[in-house]
Amino acid sequence: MVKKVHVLDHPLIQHKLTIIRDKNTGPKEFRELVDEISTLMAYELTRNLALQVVTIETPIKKMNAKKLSGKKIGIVPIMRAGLGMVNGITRMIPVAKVGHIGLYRDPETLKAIEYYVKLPTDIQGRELIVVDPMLATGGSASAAIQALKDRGAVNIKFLCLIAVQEGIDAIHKDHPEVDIFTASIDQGLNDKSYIIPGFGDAGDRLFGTK
Ligand SMILES: O=c1ccn([C@@H]2O[C@H](COP(=O)(O)O)[C@@H](O)[C@H]2O)c(=O)[nH]1
Ligand SMILES: O=P(O)(O)OP(=O)(O)O
Ligand SMILES: [Mg+2]
Repeated sequence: MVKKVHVLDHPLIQHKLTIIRDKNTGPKEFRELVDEISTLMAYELTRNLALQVVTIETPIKKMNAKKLSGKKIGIVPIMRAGLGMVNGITRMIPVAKVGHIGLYRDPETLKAIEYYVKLPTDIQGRELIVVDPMLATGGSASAAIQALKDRGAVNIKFLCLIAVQEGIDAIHKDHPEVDIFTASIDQGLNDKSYIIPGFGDAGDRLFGTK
């Protein structure tokens, strides 16, 4: 299977990403920009959504026009950091349902530890977008995707702001069919498996916890 990574290099996305990378950007601006970047990324990600032709009547005359063909979408943030991306996406796709997967990365083993799962009941029939700002070792994303598959999901995409090759390889090894969308592929991981240069701990920067 072809490895599917899409780098969303729209200038507005890249500009805003540069601002949130800056260590002097505080939580308020960080949150606002993650929200805006997520909206822009959702726009790019949904480029291939299926359309159907419907007949409507304008004030002038009847016409055949295009409408989304009722595709059911689900957004699944990996908590905590993925929460910062939800509103930006649902602004573009207001009918999307939102599921939540709570995972934290054990600081010693780096293993993703699951602490919460709450999903729409009909995930089997939905196109799911798993979101987390950072794809580092890939442990969290892979575990979240597996949690969805264990509950019957079949159509899954992964959206992040920054990825590294190691995380991309981990998803492709465990879930070769999953498309990955990112705004950047960074250099690598440091000795604590933080992304270099990245923007630090996404959860802490969003919620001001450090
Ligand atoms: O630079 C980083 C790296 C990771 N995170 C957080 O960890 C997980 C992803 O790490 P994996 O190793 O891919 O499991 C992600 O949920 C981030 O919240 C980070 O914030 N900054
Ligand atoms: O993946 P982590 O451990 O950084 O979790 P959180 O998003 O809660 O900071
Ligand atoms: Mg964190």
